[in-house]
Amino acid sequence: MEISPAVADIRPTPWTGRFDGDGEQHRRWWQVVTPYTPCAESPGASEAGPRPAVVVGFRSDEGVRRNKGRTGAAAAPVAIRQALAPLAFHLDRDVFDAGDVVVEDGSLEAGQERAGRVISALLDAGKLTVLLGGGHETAFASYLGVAGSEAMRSGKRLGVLNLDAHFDLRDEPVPSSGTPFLQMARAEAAASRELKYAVVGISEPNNTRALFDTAHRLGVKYLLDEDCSAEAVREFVGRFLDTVDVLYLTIDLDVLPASVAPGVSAPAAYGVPLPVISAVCRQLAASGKLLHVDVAELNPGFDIDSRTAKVAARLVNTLLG
Ligand SMILES: N=CN[C@@H](CCC(=O)O)C(=O)O
Ligand SMILES: [Mn+2]
Ligand SMILES: [Mn+2]
Repeated sequence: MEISPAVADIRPTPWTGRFDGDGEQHRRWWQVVTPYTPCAESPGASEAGPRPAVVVGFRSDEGVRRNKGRTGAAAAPVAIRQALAPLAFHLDRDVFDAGDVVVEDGSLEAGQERAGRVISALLDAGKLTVLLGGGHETAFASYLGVAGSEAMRSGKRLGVLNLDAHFDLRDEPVPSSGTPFLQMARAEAAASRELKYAVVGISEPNNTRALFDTAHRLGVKYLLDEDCSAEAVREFVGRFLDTVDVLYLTIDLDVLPASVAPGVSAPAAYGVPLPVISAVCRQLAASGKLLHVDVAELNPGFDIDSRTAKVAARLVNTLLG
């Protein structure tokens, strides 16, 4: 089968970090990640071990701007890579960087489509894809990529799990960071499917009655932030996993308490504790159902000591482990 090239708008730049030596025992992420070159690979090359992971950036502020939030998320892919680069590398898989898709002012939809095509091509080449947003409009780019992949064409049941204080089911005239999951629900309905959408960490005071009504109408499964004990979340995620063949995980960093993740557009007064979110990542990594991951809403301009970027990097590291 012909694999179309996965080419982002900006080629990856070399990763750098602390150097302790060339040996495997000294390895850090920056020493392992290499630029992704689709032409050099054959589709079946990775069948022996865990799927190689490919990181792609989605430099977008446009969704948060349209949603009247604090812009700055376009700088997040660079910040997350910088936080990942010096981490010790304990993973059992190859990791590549395919560069970034850049959303120019006003052209969100075109950027989402470009990113979607990159993700679809990588998924069809057998990769575990990691899209670094961007505001949560990143999620619709992810969805386009997943929906356009062979996994979906072959009839696999997709689940979308969102770790987020917000439903992001807004019904607006234009797409934004507040609308991606309603867009997905509509796209799935147009394809004669039903969106299986679950959210962990919903903050009741930060979602209107209208948003809860939309969630109930669409059959969305959710756990409120105040109900997110480790055990409750483990059961909730386990039940959701049982109903799907493949999972797309999206992490909106504002699911975490503001003290842990201050660098976001809408910091959470309550938030789900990091150990609980980390446990979800371990549970998903162990499930074997993870198809695609994205991390959204990091805003480096509001971060403190790169705290939020480091949490994002740590969760990505956990998910690939
Ligand atoms: N990505 C979306 N986020 C939230 C933002 C809420 C807020 O700014 O307070 C939403 O639209 O609901
Ligand atoms: Mn969100
Ligand atoms: Mn949110």
